[in-house]
Amino acid sequence: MEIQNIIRVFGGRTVVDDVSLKVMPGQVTCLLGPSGCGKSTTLRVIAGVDMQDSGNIFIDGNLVCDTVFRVPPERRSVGLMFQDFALFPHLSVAENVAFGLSGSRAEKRRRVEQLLERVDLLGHIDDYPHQLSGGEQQRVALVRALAPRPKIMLMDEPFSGLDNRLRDEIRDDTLSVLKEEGAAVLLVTHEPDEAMRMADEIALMRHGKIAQQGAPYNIYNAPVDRAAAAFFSDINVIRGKVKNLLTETAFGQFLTPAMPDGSEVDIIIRPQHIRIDFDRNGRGPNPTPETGVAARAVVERARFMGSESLVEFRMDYDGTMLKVTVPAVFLPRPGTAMWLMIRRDRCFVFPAPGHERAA
Ligand SMILES: Nc1ncnc2c1ncn2[C@@H]1O[C@H](COP(=O)(O)OP(=O)(O)OP(=O)(O)O)[C@@H](O)[C@H]1O
Repeated sequence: MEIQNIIRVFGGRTVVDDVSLKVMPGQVTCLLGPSGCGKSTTLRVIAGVDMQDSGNIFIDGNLVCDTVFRVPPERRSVGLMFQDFALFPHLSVAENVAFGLSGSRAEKRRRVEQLLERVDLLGHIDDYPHQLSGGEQQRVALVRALAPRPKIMLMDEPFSGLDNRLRDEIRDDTLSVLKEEGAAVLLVTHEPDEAMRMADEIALMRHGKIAQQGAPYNIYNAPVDRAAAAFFSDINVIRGKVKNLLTETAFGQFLTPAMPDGSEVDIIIRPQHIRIDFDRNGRGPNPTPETGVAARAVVERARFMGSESLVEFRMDYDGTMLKVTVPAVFLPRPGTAMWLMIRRDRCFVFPAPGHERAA
């Protein structure tokens, strides 16, 4: 499935702003972004329940919609699964799953049984939706959408109505069924964890535009800007001023060659990429090429979070705060002096807000 330069305007406001995207068979692409950024609208346009103001949509190499020509939703070979999955209450599970199927009775029955068996619901084949739990209804909705073997599956926050533990299980199950069926999947979510868990490819959306697209690993490890970095985890921001192509910080100098003298830069580091060392009578560890210079800081607060500890430090250098996570129980007393080192290969350097043009 490919969409090219999709634009959708509501009442003078451009909600989807020149979005292009490709989703390949057998791949899950997550459209990830904060509430209101235009994800659902993009999905609705692809499904054909809404129409773009400009741009083209292709499925399997064929144009299904531009601003003149339009294939109706039911002929786009698209399966839909939305948060309010709305099974037909007056139809049995078997009838729900068979709803969009064509072919002989026996063929339909075979497909229905095969899918229900795949999601462990064959025993509920003659039940009605109200007799099923939320998770079971969700699985019926999934196989109902997949039954006619759509080329594209469009899923809008399909797991958000489920409680946490059930959600993880259903996500994993759904993912393996989707992979077996081989459809191209576009899944909308506002949860970074869900995207990291499900996606082969993430398209990060913001203010109607795709801010960045790539494999989860790349998006996480090479964010395009500060907001993209901050979307996936807490971040620390170390601000500095460029002088002679270098920026001086508590952790030593950083090369910032793309930035003009006098402009401000933000050096971003995630809390798990800061190392902690002990104070040795006022001295810290020696500098290394990997971490640069260590900087002294004082513990302000320490909390155990379950799988890790979060320690907040106040830097001697300039009084700013840094957050550090440690994958263990580590609860130093407030006021304890320690030394911090940052993994330089995990730092991202961006122009500070207001200094973007200078870069
Ligand atoms: N039919 C419509 N008429 C007018 N405005 C609309 C319409 N549909 C959506 N919008 C507006 O477009 C913006 C984007 O909505 P959309 O549902 O695409 O966002 P989203 O990223 O999916 O958010 P969420 O995760 O909250 O669903 C919102 O501000 C919404 O109010």
